[in-house]
Amino acid sequence: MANSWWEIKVLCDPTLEDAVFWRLESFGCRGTACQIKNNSCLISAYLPEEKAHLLDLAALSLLLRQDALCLEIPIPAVTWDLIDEQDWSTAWKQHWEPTPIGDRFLIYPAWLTLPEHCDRILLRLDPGVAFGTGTHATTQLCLESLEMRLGGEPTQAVIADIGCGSGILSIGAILLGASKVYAADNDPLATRSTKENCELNQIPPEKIIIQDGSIEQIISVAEQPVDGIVCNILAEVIIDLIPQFNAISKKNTWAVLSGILMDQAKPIADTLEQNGWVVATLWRRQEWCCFNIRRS
Ligand SMILES: C[S@@+](CC[C@H](N)C(=O)[O-])C[C@H]1O[C@@H](n2cnc3c(N)ncnc32)[C@H](O)[C@@H]1O
Repeated sequence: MANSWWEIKVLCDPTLEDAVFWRLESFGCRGTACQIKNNSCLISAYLPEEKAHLLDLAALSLLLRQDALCLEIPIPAVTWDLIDEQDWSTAWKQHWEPTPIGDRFLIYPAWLTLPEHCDRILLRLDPGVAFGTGTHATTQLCLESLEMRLGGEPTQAVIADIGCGSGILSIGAILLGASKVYAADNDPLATRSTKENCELNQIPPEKIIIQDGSIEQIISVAEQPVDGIVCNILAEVIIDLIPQFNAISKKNTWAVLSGILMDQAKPIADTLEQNGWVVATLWRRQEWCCFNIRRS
């Protein structure tokens, strides 16, 4: 079958949801979606066929079983199937519905008809294979932090979005009033998705400058230090990026760091301190935390 994808389904106790998302993301899955059904959670995730063999899938299933045993909750049912690319895109789209986030946003799937009236900011998305539908706690924490930092009125604020994925945070920042965003991702499929979603939200290209790569690319193209940084990647990656934040920052730059599990918070806090950053607030959702930081 040309362009086949694994469709992995995990039916689990809701308390295992975060661990399952984490495992699936580390496994390389894209387009993860979750439905609550009769007090259980059905998580569907998709992965290109060539990225995993049957044995890898069996190992994933074992890890999920161990996670459940450690938490003393029922063992999840894990199934997988090969589907073709077209089925993949329709399959996961069926699970994804408009998602309100924070006080302001409604994340709105690109293929649905727009509502006639809405008192929220509509952020339209077709993430394709990129991460960032707004259903994950780490993205939600970032958008809520952006709501707190950017009041919703046009400002001169310039933001860097490192690991932009679908572009959800970059677009959210512009819709909240930022004047410009530098967005970078080291996955070319993600930068393509960011570009498409900017067009979908009618954001002019000069407002979101999209770069293939990481913070180095932002350092080389930014005309001035930024006012804010958002970075929702895994803790291991963020630790390596922190020493470079100063190269795009000024005295009062703030940053929002997410994608960090609670038990990874201490090494992140230590690295921030060593590099001259102060933790203003630490927000928590499920097992995830989000650092709101500023220069000391
Ligand atoms: C968890 S997703 C976040 C997507 C989106 N910003 C959100 O909040 O939903 C992390 C993204 O970071 C990208 N990434 C991973 N390591 C990176 C690095 N060192 N530099 C830039 N992007 C990176 C991945 O390709 C992925 O698109």
